[in-house]
Amino acid sequence: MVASKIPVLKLNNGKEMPILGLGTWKSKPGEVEHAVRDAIDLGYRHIDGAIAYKNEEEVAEGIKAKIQDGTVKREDLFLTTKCWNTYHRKEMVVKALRDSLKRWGIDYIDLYLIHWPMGFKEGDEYFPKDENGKFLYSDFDYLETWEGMEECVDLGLAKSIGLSNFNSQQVDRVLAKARIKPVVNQVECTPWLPQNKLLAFCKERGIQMVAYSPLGSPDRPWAKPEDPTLINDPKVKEIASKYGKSPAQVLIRFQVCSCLWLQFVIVQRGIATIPKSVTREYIQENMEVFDFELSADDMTILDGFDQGGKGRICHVSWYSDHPYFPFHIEF
Ligand SMILES: NC(=O)C1=CN([C@@H]2O[C@H](COP(=O)(O)OP(=O)(O)OC[C@H]3O[C@@H](n4cnc5c(N)ncnc54)[C@H](OP(=O)(O)O)[C@@H]3O)[C@@H](O)[C@H]2O)C=CC1
Ligand SMILES: CC(=O)C(C)=O
Repeated sequence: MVASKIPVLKLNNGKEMPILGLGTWKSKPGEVEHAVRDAIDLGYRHIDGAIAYKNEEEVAEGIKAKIQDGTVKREDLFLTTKCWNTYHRKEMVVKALRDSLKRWGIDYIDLYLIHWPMGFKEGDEYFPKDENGKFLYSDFDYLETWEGMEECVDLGLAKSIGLSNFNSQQVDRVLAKARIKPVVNQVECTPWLPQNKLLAFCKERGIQMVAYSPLGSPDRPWAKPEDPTLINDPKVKEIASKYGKSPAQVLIRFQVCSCLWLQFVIVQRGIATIPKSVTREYIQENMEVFDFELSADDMTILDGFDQGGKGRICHVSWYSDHPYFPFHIEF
């Protein structure tokens, strides 16, 4: 087995999670199997998937190939999937994971997340709408969904459970009720939206933050040609060239290992992150971030990128009338 050079983080339940993983949203079925194989060959052990990405079978093909050829064993891998918004009823949470595990061809997932706090109308349609194009919601409270998540652990279907896209008040509501504590909150995080307050809040509660869209999600479906792109930002490019690194490597390093002032002390961000790529060269480049250090001056420049909520790319404002929409408050 090839040993991985990617550091691991200890979660609040004692389990370990590699700080860097491969994202798979928008990775097309024809491409993602190869991407997963390449990633595992290169040393990735953490793969971030979701039921809603509709490519779990193909992700699983890549994993199976690497287990079959002896590169890794199942237990070397840290696999994540996410309970979609149409499965928020307690019983559906367990059923959705069982169905997902069948698609992955495995008997447990390492990390199961509630994808969003908002529940959608149950049914086969992942984005249900009425005849006027209005999104159809369910009124299941995510606290009920959390009970289903806990049952997944009880049943041995999930080793760890966590949240995604939860704001601080929603995290605290779950914590007040939880029998099993969430290990992570997976949220968008970039220099444009560095999430410093949510990071401090999660650190205080022993919840690991995971940064999604760390490169600014240039291939997001709603990107407009005139939108600025983080990896093409001249300041990011200038910093990268100083270190002989790429803009993507600077943005990833910013998450996993850079310092910031939090409540008057300097701390390591130490945020796990899951850049997506289907390009072998990028997949390799994105893991070569543990051999350089961003200087305090360069961190000051990157700190200047903070736009608060305006910097959010995955704003999903089309659901902003949902009672559990998470982005109406500062963090
Ligand atoms: N919990 C949630 O609600 C969400 C979770 N996520 C998770 O986070 C992952 C990452 O976020 P995502 O939004 O996909 O976007 P990213 O910020 O990871 O950007 C992905 C894009 O960047 C390109 N890219 C990757 N590496 C490089 C590089 N070294 N140089 C130049 N371009 C590069 C990719 O190209 P290419 O693929 O063509 O190689 C792709 O177009 C998702 O895939 C998903 O797993 C994302 C959004 C929401
Ligand atoms: C990519 C993703 O996970 C979304 C938009 O929910």
